[in-house]
Amino acid sequence: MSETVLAAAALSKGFRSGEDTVRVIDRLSFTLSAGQSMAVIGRSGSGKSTLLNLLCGLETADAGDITVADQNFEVKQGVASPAATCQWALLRKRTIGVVFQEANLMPAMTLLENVQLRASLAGHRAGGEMHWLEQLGVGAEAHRFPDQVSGGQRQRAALAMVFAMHPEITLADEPTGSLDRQTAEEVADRLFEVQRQTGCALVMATHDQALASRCDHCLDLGEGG
Ligand SMILES: Nc1ncnc2c1ncn2[C@@H]1O[C@H](COP(=O)(O)OP(=O)(O)OP(=O)(O)O)[C@@H](O)[C@H]1O
Repeated sequence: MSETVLAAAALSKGFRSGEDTVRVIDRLSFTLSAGQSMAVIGRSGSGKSTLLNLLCGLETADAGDITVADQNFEVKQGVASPAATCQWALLRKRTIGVVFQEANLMPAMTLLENVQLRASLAGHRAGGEMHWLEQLGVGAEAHRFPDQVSGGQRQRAALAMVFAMHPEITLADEPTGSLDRQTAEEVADRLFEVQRQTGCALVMATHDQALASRCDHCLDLGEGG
């Protein structure tokens, strides 16, 4: 059996809304093996982004536990200990690559410099960054700044940044959400190809059923709340 790289058990998260707390994630459990992909689908507001934020420690759950690689995070009363906060930061640096809805590139750096920065923050020596831009189909734009390329090209560069850090897990929030159908398919093709090559696990929040159906697993948050 493949090794589990990401798991959640009885994970719950709510947000205050006036007097009440609206529970967005309700006792959710899943496991994901190395190299597998999982789509997170559900209505707008069902908690897809919240779940991704929990899985990389940017939000703290109210209850439940999360296992990333070999590290277990048990949550009690929605409070992360200073040690857990530190562990999460290290995981985001080296183990979990995160691609948000808006491609998170530094505007004053070229696409190549952005990839180089991400790789060096993860502790990799300079050298292979062009490879990742080429793999994602934006090698020709390597020396351009983010505002000199299209949204689809920025999204590919953001994925190249993540793969250049050699993550065990990639979390992508609507990686093709802002793209036209043809560009979305091209970016998705590249994404799955590189994910297969690298063997990293992929969790992707998406509204796109066609994209979700290409993943090994599908987690449906339904109506949410
Ligand atoms: N920091 C926050 N404080 C209060 N409520 C929040 C916060 N973050 C998210 N929510 C609420 O939690 C619910 C889930 O939001 P989330 O962004 O996770 O949904 P989503 O499924 O990703 O939506 P979309 O598909 O529109 O991106 C929403 O009702 C949202 O308003």
